[in-house]
Amino acid sequence: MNVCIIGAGYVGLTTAAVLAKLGHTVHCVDENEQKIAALKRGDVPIYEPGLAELFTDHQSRLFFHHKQIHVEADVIFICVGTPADSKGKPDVSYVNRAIADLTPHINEKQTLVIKSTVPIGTNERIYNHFKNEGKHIHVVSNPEFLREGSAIFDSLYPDRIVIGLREDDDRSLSIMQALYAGIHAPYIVTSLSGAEMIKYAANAFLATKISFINEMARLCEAYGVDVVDVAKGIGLDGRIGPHFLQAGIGYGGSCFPKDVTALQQMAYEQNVRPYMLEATKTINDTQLNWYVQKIKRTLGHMSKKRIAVLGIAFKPNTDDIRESPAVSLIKKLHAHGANVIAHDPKAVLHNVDVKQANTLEEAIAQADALIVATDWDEYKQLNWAYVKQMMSGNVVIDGRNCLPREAIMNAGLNYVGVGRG
Ligand SMILES: NC(=O)C1=CN([C@@H]2O[C@H](COP(=O)(O)OP(=O)(O)OC[C@H]3O[C@@H](n4cnc5c(N)ncnc54)[C@H](O)[C@@H]3O)[C@@H](O)[C@H]2O)C=CC1
Ligand SMILES: O=C(O)[C@H]1O[C@H](OP(=O)(O)OP(=O)(O)OC[C@H]2O[C@@H](n3ccc(=O)[nH]c3=O)[C@H](O)[C@@H]2O)[C@H](O)[C@@H](O)[C@@H]1O
Repeated sequence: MNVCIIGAGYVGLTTAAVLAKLGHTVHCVDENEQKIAALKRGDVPIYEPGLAELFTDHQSRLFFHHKQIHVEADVIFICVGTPADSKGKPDVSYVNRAIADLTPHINEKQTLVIKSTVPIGTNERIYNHFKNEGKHIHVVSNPEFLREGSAIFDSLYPDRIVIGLREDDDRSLSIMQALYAGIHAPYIVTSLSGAEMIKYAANAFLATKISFINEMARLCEAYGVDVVDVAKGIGLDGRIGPHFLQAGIGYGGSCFPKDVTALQQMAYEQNVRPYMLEATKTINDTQLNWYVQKIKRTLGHMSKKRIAVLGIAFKPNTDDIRESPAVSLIKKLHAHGANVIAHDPKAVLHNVDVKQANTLEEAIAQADALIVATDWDEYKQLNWAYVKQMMSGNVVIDGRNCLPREAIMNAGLNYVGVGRG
């Protein structure tokens, strides 16, 4: 099929690469001229494992356009951002602009797929917008569940494909099944609003699991219990499951924080008090400060102490720093007078008056304390005896409960985790 993707960000580019791999011809459109120029040169503007390779392998089927809509497409995807506005509500202005740009060009043979995470009711509103323009457009809600850092894998092997349709729209389901032929996953077919709700509920539930274990970490700390044992002990129960029970300095990224808040705002609008979402957000909003207090207690004072913060990205295997807890931690330590030196294998620190080391050795050398803020594999695999030799101090703070505690202690270093007794 001939596909047009509007919005060449993390989701748009991953979708483009995967659809090209499946044999479709894909035209990516973005309003960011520099991004399109880079893509045309063969440069992929984000770091996502495997993405650049797919772009190279399937370049004959991938095309890039600045603004211009590819009118010939069978299927048009909207993958533009939906960030939070100043009140925490989803800002749908990018979606609205994309729809406005499309309005004169789109025809009734085409299928319009909304992949961006949009507030409940948006897909129906988009359908009605076209109807008011005299066009009965096939609008499909097809929310995305990929994780940054494993986006290609998640898109090729998804747990499910959610398709939201209008009641009378049988045609669009077969189009979507033909588009995704080659990807084996159960289909959940529901209403347009049902699909929108599934997306928010999934993110809210995952965020809630993280806040739950972070609250347990605080309790474990108080009782001298190891939260890693607790996570294992409850996670083996099939009804609970082992995933998303890693305590740490809180969840970040471009989606959990904004989507939990967005769902909360939608609940208030419907006069439904979202007790659970409020708690999830409150725990996350206070987790970093709780942990900084612990760091202060461990180090005594921070003034002029050289602290190596390993990790800038909001999670490993990405260069994305949107809502990154690691960046918030760096800012807080800096504000406490610490002499912070940050490191990340891919992400770059912006607008913070803190040095970023080019190498891990440069970050660790002479550090009074080392804090792991993002669980990159290369931090987990450090040679701790060598780390001990390079550091001035002997404190290793594991803000993600991802490091080998025994090996660190055997190297003569003090290990401080999150809720580890
Ligand atoms: N990043 C992620 O891991 C996931 C994101 N989502 C959702 O997918 C959507 C996109 O997210 P990301 O890819 O992270 O966003 P992003 O910020 O990386 O990319 C959005 C792109 O859209 C472009 N754009 C904005 N308005 C445009 C317009 N009117 N015409 C053409 N281009 C336009 C921007 O220039 C940008 O390149 C959001 O709704 C997000 O909540 C869903 C699942 C995963
Ligand atoms: O809507 C989205 O954008 C996406 O949001 C998340 O994906 P992502 O934000 O890329 O990354 P996650 O792996 O979910 O991690 C999010 C945050 O939670 C933190 N986290 C995750 C797991 C855990 O056990 N503990 C924990 O603190 C991570 O460090 C990170 O800061 C969801 O996992 C995806 O399914 C969804 O599509």
